[in-house]
Amino acid sequence: MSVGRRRGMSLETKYVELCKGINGLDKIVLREVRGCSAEVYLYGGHVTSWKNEHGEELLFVSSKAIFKPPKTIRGGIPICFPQFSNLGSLEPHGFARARFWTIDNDPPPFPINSSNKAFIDLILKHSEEDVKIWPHRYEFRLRITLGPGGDLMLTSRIRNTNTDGKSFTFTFAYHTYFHVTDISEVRVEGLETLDYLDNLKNRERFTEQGDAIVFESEVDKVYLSTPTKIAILDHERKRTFELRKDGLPDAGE
Ligand SMILES: O=P(O)(O)OC[C@H]1O[C@@H](O)[C@H](O)[C@@H](O)[C@@H]1O
Repeated sequence: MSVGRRRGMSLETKYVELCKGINGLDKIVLREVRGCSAEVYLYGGHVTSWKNEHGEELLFVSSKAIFKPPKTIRGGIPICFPQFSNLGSLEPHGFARARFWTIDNDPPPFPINSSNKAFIDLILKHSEEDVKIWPHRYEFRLRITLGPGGDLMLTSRIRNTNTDGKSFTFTFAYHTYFHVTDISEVRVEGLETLDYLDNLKNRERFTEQGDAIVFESEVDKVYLSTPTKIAILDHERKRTFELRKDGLPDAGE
């Protein structure tokens, strides 16, 4: 499970380590040579920490987060599947974030990127209990990669394993909580002029006017058909998150 390698004169880096986290829950720590890291709980397939090379935390996890199944972890990157929000009859954001994922030791091949050494493959499969509330069989493979430069990449591959060949539909999201210092000093670029659904107004549809998004009061919106690149600028921290995506149409604030 753990991989240690020597690179030139640098100290040995354990790129992938399986250990125990809060309340004895299984946790995987990903590390890269320059000092950045990420932590993933098998419970929920949930990324709970992502640190840059200075050891600064880039994700928010509530101090009140309870790492006690079946409670979901509040913060980090919850995986919402097979339902986002309350867009269906399941519990909000679906059940995947409240299930124990396992390590996938034999994932189907990915395009080779030999510079990535800090990654873990997880899998979640239907359980007969879950089939009673969502009548489909599936394999959800999640690869979490910490790139050599500290980028965090999540790749999801969902396969229908229904034996009768029946198709299914689902909604899905990475419900990422970014760590920012002062929300009134934060600006989001890339969503201006887009249509959004306002959760504070019964999901009514509006169009964003002109400028980058700023936060002066509570905001709870889903932006539709977002571009592949969005930037979150934290002026106080002088830090910018660059979000890139492929294959997910919408984004939430
Ligand atoms: O279940 P969690 O992680 O607390 O997330 C809840 C939030 O999920 C968001 O998708 C909703 O738009 C918010 O209204 C809600 O507060």
